[in-house]
Amino acid sequence: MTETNKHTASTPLLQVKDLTMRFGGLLAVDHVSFEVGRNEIFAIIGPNGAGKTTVFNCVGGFYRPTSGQVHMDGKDIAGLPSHKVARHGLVRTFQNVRLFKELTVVENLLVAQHTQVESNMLKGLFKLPSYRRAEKEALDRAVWWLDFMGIRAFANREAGNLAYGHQRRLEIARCMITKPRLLMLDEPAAGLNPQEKVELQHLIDQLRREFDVAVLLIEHDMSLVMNVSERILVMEHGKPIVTGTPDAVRNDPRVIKAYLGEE
Ligand SMILES: Nc1ncnc2c1ncn2[C@@H]1O[C@H](COP(=O)(O)OP(=O)(O)OP(=O)(O)O)[C@@H](O)[C@H]1O
Repeated sequence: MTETNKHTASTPLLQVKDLTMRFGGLLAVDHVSFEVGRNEIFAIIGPNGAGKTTVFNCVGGFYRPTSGQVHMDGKDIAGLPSHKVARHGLVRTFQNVRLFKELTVVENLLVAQHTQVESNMLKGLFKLPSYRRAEKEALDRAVWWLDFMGIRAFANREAGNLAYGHQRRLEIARCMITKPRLLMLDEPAAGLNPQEKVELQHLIDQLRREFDVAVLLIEHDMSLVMNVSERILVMEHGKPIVTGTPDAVRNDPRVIKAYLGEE
């Protein structure tokens, strides 16, 4: 990892401050604060039930936080619905892959661009040149991403019939095709074989290098997290216990006790 990859601009891309989420009597997230720099790979780890997914859901617009601030590029996005959050350049994958399984692989990438392609009804109805051009560009982009992900051969297959590892790659392509500035990956290595995990690690690093995207990652696979992340936030029982580099986190007694000590 080169120095130029690290925190290049002074304002963080994502700022989360005192984020708190309560479900009835349960404090699932308790005053969590962290920042993700532009082009940084940042991971959140912690034992089951630590509150990682709830943080993701609050940041990504799936839950309205009980309190706290979420700023993307200086703009307050706390409580905005996910489609509005996406307009700020923040998109996510899910713990259990969520694709349109009955649509083809390429159709999944066309749907993802729907909000960006000129979708004016009349232009579409009369197939005006600008509409056709936008459609063609969307298809070219979809094919480009299928090539990039090594799944072009399956373009016309139903997404639900793809091998699991390929579904994961398609889900990431579906995010990337919207040109995000922050890609949130929720347990991307879950269900992958060892070879696919190594490929995923290279993919995450490549996305960051080539597309100027920051990555916020939740992952249980320690090898992946330690190899790919620049900084890691460790949570336990809804609380942040330490934030630091992989080496600092690996050697922190609180982390060993809370998390690594479990293994
Ligand atoms: N919608 C909800 N309603 C009520 N409780 C919830 C809800 N979502 C999460 N919780 C609770 O909040 C706590 C944190 O859950 P969360 O899923 O965020 O943890 P996690 O760190 O992502 O766990 P895992 O690693 O198992 O995915 C848990 O006790 C969970 O049962």
